[in-house]
Amino acid sequence: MPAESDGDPAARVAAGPHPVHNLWRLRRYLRPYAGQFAWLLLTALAGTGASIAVPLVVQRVVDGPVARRDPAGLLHLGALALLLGLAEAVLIFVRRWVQSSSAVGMEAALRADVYAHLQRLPASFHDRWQSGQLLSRITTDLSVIRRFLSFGLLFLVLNLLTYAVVVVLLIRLHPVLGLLVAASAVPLFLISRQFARHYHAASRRMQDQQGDVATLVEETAQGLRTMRAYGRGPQLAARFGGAARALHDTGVGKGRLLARTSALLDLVPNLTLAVVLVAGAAAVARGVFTIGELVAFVTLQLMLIWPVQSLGWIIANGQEAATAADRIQEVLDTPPRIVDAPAAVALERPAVRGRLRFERVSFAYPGTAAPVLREIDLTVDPGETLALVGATGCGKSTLLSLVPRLHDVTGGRITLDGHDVRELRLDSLRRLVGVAFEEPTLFSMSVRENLTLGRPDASEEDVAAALTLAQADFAYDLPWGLGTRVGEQGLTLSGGQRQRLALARAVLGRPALLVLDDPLSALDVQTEALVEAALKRVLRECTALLVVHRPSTIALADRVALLDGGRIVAVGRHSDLLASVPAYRALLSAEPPPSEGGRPTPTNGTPRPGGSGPATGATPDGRGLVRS
Ligand SMILES: Nc1ncnc2c1ncn2[C@@H]1O[C@H](COP(=O)(O)OP(=O)(O)OP(=O)(O)O)[C@@H](O)[C@H]1O
Repeated sequence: MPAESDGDPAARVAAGPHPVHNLWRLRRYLRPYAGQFAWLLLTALAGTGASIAVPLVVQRVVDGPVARRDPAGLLHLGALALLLGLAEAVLIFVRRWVQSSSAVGMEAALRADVYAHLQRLPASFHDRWQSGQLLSRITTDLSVIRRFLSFGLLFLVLNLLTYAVVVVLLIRLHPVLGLLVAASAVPLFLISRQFARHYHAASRRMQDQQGDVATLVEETAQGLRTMRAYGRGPQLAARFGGAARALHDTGVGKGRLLARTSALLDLVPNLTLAVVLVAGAAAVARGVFTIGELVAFVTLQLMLIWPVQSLGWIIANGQEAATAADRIQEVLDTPPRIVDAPAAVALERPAVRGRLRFERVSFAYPGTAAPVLREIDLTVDPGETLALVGATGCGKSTLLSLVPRLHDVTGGRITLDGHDVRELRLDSLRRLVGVAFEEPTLFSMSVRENLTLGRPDASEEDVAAALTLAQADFAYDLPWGLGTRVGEQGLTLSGGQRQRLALARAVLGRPALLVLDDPLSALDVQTEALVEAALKRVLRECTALLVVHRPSTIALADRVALLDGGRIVAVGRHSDLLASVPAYRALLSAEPPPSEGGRPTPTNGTPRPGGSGPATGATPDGRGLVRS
């Protein structure tokens, strides 16, 4: 079970103590628009008041000028009805005008906050959440909330008020029939409550399924080439079809539930109306009710049809908004675990020497029992380049990711010039550490923007120097030079080109510490030699930790550390390790792995059994027995 602190999407956190609890928590986003919402309510109430007044004017017309055949009186009351109609139209216009700006503003503020929060959440959160689920939250869910706050909530308040005012007027016109209409609220309430309960569950299911579908679409778009190459189109289409069908079925189920409820909600006021017509006509016949009063009563009662009919839609909208708020809060409630410590300090580049130490560092991914790294002791001296080698999946990339605090160590500490990296300000740490990952991600922006991602203040000269260093001058020859947009994930560039741009990004601004995950893996032999030569120059000026797979790249390093079973089992010069550590030799050549006796064991300073020669194991200070 994944760690709760990572906001596990699979757990799909239940709503708060009440279904609308999370929706209520979003009220602070309405605060800046309190004035506008007050106007909204005021104009809506005034508009409703004007429309309620019309039947009362009609009553006066029927019982007055019409009964007395008085054209002058008819003119006055007609003009009044016209004025009321005009006022209602103006008020509706004002309400819609105010409504659009406030709701859209609130949605934009909430979206900005969710996005900013996503940026602060640790890598472990993003490892676990499907991007489609995040996408659907930040688009569909926010729109649902906006629709409810701008329409649903307003009409709910308005309709309830209209219902109450009209019922009071009806009771005043005819107490018995008025109370009958009031009593019809009971079945309406029961139907609505039942509907809300079922609709909430269906909404949650549908919104999650929308996220699943978005994830599948995104995965397919990203992996289109692989999918085609393996001829997996039909299988993926079937998988997508299954998810889309589930979404369709839930949608149909929701639609049917709404249809059933709407029919019931429609039935109640119409039945009441039938009773009122019969009983009202009888009362007029008995002379206890005037025709004008009956017309006014029926017209007022007809005004209740729409509020009742729309109740189903409003409840559905409210439930969807409550579900959307639950899903948004699942993200917002996940604490950003990697943040600045209260007394975090910033280090300036010129003052940093670049001594990197791993002191008994252990790390386990959230929700996993076995640690990937165990008690790592390793020191990289200022200006030194240390290559990290080890079998695939042994934890090299994980170790690297701990340096810029993409993950935090779960045991021990990492220091830079003696400062625990957790006590450094994150922005300072990430300016000091240049990073290039195995998968060189480029964003849908210009080459220049991609390069200056972490250093927006970099000058043209800095950019040019970084490009030359990374042998990435080809960027100037792109159709619009550095202004060329490199498409989603830089798909328009080759793997080697992307890797060189990622390398240029890492070395831009000459960081104190370079952390490179197999930086030359996608390069052809010739380019590799050029980049290697350039890298050599960069590496002279900073401390570097490189994950290396190919023996040729190891030449860049002063020392090499061998990672095995989550521990550093040997540290030393390449030639010495090659001579004395069979596991190292086996790893770099196609040699079969060493036998049990020759297998390096965790050392913690103890020379590895079977090892001979100088470079046989990491000393407690992690510096190895051999120094160049
Ligand atoms: N986000 C994650 N959550 C859980 N386990 C993970 C995660 N990322 C990596 N692992 C596991 O941690 C171990 C080390 O992975 P890592 O990517 O650090 O290995 P590596 O040595 O860099 O591999 P390679 O040489 O293939 O790049 C692997 O067993 C991997 O399955």
